[in-house]
Amino acid sequence: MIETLHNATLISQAQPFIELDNHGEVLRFQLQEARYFLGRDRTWSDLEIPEQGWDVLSRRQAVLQREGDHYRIYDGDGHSTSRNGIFIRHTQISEQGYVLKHGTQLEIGQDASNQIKLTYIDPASSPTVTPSNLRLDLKRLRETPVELGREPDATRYASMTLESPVVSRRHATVYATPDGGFTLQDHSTNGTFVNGQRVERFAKLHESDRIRIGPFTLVYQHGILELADRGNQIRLDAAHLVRKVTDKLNTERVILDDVSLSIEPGQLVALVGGSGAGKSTLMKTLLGIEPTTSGKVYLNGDDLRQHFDLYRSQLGYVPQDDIVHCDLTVEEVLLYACKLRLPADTNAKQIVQKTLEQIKLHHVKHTFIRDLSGGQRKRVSIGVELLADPKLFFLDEPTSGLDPGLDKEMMNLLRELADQGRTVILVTHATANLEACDRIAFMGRGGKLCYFGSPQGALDFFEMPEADLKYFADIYIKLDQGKTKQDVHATVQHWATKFHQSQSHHLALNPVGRESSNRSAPSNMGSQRRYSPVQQLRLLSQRYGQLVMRDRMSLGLALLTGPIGIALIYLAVQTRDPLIPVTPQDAMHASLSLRTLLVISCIAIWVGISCSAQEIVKEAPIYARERLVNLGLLPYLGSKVLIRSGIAAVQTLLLIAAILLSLHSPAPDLLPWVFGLGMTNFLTLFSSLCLGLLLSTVVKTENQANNALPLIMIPQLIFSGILFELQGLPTQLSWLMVSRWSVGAYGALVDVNQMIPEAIQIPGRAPIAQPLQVNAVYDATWQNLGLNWAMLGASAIAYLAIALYLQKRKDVI
Ligand SMILES: Nc1ncnc2c1ncn2[C@@H]1O[C@H](COP(=O)(O)OP(=O)(O)OP(=O)(O)O)[C@@H](O)[C@H]1O
Repeated sequence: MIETLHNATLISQAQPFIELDNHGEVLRFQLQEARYFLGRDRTWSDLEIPEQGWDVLSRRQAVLQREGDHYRIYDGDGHSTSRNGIFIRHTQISEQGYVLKHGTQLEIGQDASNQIKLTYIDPASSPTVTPSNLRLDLKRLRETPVELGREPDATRYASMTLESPVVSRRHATVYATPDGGFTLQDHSTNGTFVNGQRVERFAKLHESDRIRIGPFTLVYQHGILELADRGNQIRLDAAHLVRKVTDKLNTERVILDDVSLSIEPGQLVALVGGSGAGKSTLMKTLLGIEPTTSGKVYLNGDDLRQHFDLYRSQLGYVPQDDIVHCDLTVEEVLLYACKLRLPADTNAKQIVQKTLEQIKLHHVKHTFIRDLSGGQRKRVSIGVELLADPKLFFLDEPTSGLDPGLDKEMMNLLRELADQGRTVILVTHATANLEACDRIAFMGRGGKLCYFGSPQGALDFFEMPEADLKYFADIYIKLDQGKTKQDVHATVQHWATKFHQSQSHHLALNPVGRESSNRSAPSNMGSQRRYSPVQQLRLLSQRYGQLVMRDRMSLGLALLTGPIGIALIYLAVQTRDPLIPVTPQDAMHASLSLRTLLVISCIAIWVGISCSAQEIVKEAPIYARERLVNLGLLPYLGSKVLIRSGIAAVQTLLLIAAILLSLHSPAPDLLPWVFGLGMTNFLTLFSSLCLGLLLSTVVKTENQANNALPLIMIPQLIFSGILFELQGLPTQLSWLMVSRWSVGAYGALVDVNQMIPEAIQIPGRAPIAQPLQVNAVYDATWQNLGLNWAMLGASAIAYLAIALYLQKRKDVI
């Protein structure tokens, strides 16, 4: 039975249907039978096409054949292809046909301005039956602005609903302007792009403008705003990728050697090959985060690195390292990721529940990540990426370290994700479950593509004794044959050449991307992503605070080190009261006072640096991933500073209490001792924690951070001006030390100069100098105290500025 409907009418909830959109004239045909013929030839076609205005459609355009739960479409009548062809993402479908899945959109006709769009809708795969094509006649809506978004206010505005987690509820509005045109206003988190360029609040619409909102593309033409592409499918084309690197000996090495391949929407593709063959490099290049020496990657025909911002929200990437915090529960990880990555108006709880079901981890949602198995942890990383419903999903060794059962489960999960319309690309060493993949890319040493095609086809290509996947591992051995490095290279070259000449190569090279034709191609490198810095700061601080509180041992040590240090000073000085003057004056007492103040300063410096030196480096993989999505540098560093400053305030209170209890308090002229002590200790801690954060941006591992601590502490002691008298260059070096300004401030408060007796006068002899001289560094004046405090603050700002700069330099795109 064939049902033909016009425009927005909905049809049976259960049956799949195709929709043909001929410039707004929409036909829908419900599909029930095993086979359908589609064309203008009424004696041949099962589907009734109007006689007028549908000339783009050939007389015998296509055959639809049921295949499992879906239909496969073939171009032409089954013997020869049609005149105008059928295209997916500007690429003609091959003789093998194309499997239609929910949301698949094909184009009939070669002329982009005169095409019929064919969309396949399968209600069983979708919770709601939505019209696949939406168009608004803006000319008729001149009085009312048009709202575009996930949940636009349909009662107030004419609206277009664009259902995707990365679209804001009210994403953009289109207004009529007095000159008869239209202007688009962006209110979104993830941005609206007109012709590939991000809208900075307002953009005037021009004829044929392409508007991109999340995955959706709308076209503005003749006063009509039309949803041209749901973007639910991404095709990837890699064209002649070459990557050369220079090693430590300054010799050039090729790690990707002229790799070309095409991956169709909904395919599950494995990148396989021996260790060091270049799989990860290829994956990162396909993802756009590794540069190429030459060659390009295209997504739906767009140069990926040039249009990275356009696709940023559509890409999911699970790197080898886990991208989750171990001290959070599964649910917390997903909630934070959801709030950080998706628009603020998203119902985070609902999306997290859905994702938990998708990754089948509902039963462990309250479990800490550190208590999960390796496989479950990987699933959480995958879940974090699935929150934004990416259409192109990359996974670097998702099955490494998993037992065979978990390996199979993981591959099944990835297969499911691909079946839902996503393009999934993974690097793997596991060969047991490769039959789940649609394509495998076999890499040989030197980054050469030796095979790209079906897993079964690989066995035939590499001349295995039988077409049995148990021989898969033998391909690795075959590719690695040769006694010397040159022999192995010759072997790899043999297979790469064979592949170039083979049938499969045509498949791999099938159509490579086009340069964007109807859009300007701005470089998006380093372009600003929009986010609410205050909201990110709040979220990141909340998450970081929670993590700090959960690490009770470290927090306890950080809080108690100061008081314990003071108790030890008390033990050492006993009743000598180092902070108050003695009578008669004694230069040795002044020296004791300065040494005590140095130890108090160094406790704060040590605690400040050591508490923060690991805080950035330890979550580098998480940072790198979140930064690629939308993480702001200032909120990120700000959250560390904010939480650590809060802890520094508590540390200061504890230290004040310990000092008041252990040592007799001086009575400074400038301000009460307790305030001066608190301020100086806090500023010392603050400056040191900023120095620690700077260190954390420089080092590559937590171990390096630990090992660097003494190297930072030793100059603080040597150039503090207490242990050695400094002259010339060392004096200037001391200006770079937190200890110099901290001891300076304490010295001014305690008024150390007052404790130093005058030179001993013996009549008839030259005065005998005291072992310790009065020093302007410890002048008990507001001017001097203010200078010391200001320098502590200024060094903190300088450390943070350098840390920001170094972190920014880590950006890959
Ligand atoms: N930035 C770089 N500079 C120099 N050499 C590099 C760089 N990136 C990768 N390589 C080298 O390129 C080769 C391929 O590395 P890649 O990590 O892509 O291999 P792989 O196939 O993923 O290996 P494995 O399976 O062991 O993870 C390796 O020899 C690696 O040392």
